[in-house]
Amino acid sequence: MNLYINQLQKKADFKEAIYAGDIFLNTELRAAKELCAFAQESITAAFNGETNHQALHTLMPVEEFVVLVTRLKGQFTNSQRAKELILSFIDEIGVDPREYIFDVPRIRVVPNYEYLHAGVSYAYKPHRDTWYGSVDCQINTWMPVHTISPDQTMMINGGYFDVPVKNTSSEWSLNDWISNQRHKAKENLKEEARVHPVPLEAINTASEVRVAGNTGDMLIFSGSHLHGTVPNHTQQTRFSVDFRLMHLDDLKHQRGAINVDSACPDVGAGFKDYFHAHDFSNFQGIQQ
Ligand SMILES: O=C(O)CCC(=O)C(=O)O
Ligand SMILES: [Fe+2]
Repeated sequence: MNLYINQLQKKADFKEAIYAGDIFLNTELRAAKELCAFAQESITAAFNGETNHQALHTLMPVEEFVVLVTRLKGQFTNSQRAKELILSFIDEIGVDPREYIFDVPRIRVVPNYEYLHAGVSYAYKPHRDTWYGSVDCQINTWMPVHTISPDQTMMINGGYFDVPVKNTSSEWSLNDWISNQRHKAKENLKEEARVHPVPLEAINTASEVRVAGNTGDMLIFSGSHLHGTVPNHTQQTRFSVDFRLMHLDDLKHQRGAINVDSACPDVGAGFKDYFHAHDFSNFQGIQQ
C-alpha cells in the first residue's frame, strides 16, 4: 500500500491507485478548506450561535445535542453549497465532472464516547463501505473540520484491504436501512439498537493507521478499505466531513477495488441518493 501526499491532482491514474488500495492525503485543496469553513458556519448556525464547537457536548443534555445534530446533518447534507463545493473539488483535481457521480455529503459528529456513541453519532465498528451496499469503485473522501488527535479520528486498517474478514454483510439490507432504519438515528441515545454489518472475528490492529490532520486535510481512499471510528474518549467533540465519488464508466463496467468478503444483497440500493457532479441531477441508475 502506498501513501501519496498532495498528488491527487498530479496523478492521472489516481483512480486505479485507489482501487489498488493506495491512499491519498491532500492538505492543500481549496475546496476542502471551503467545505470545512462551510461546515463550521453550519455547526454554529445549528447550535444557535455557539462557536466553541468542540465543547458543545459539555454545554447541553444529550437529548438536546441529538436534536441539534439532527438539524445540522439535514441542513448540511441537503445544502446546495456543499454540492457546489464537491463540484469545485472535482474541478480542482482536474477531472471531468461529467464522468462522475457523488453521494450526498455528510457531516459526522463524534462527541465523548460516554456522552453519546449511538444513533446520530454512531461510532462505526471496523467495516468496509461495501458491507453497507457501496459499489467496488467508490472513492471515499474524509476530512476533519478542526484539528484532531489520533484518539478522535477515523482509522484505516490497510492490512485487510485484500484479506477477508468474516462479517454479517450478507444479512444486512441497504433497502431496509434506507426505508426503516436510517430515520431512527435520533431514537438511539444509549446503545445502537439498529443492526449494522459488523466483523465476526477479532481485528488485528497491527496495520491500523490513525491520521490526525488539521482543518480540510483530506484523505482519499477506496471505500473497500477496512475502516472505522476510533472511540472518542477525549473531551473534545470531533466533526468531520466526507463524501463519495464514483466514476460512471467504471461503475458501468464494474471496475474498482477487489471484493474479498462483502456480501450485501442489495448493492446499489443507494443510487437514488447520488447526483451527477456536473449538474446535480439525480442519478437514475445504470442503463444496461
Ligand atoms: O467518520 C468516521 O468515524 C467513520 C466514517 C466512515 O465510515 C466513512 O466515511 O465511510
Ligand atoms: Fe465507512
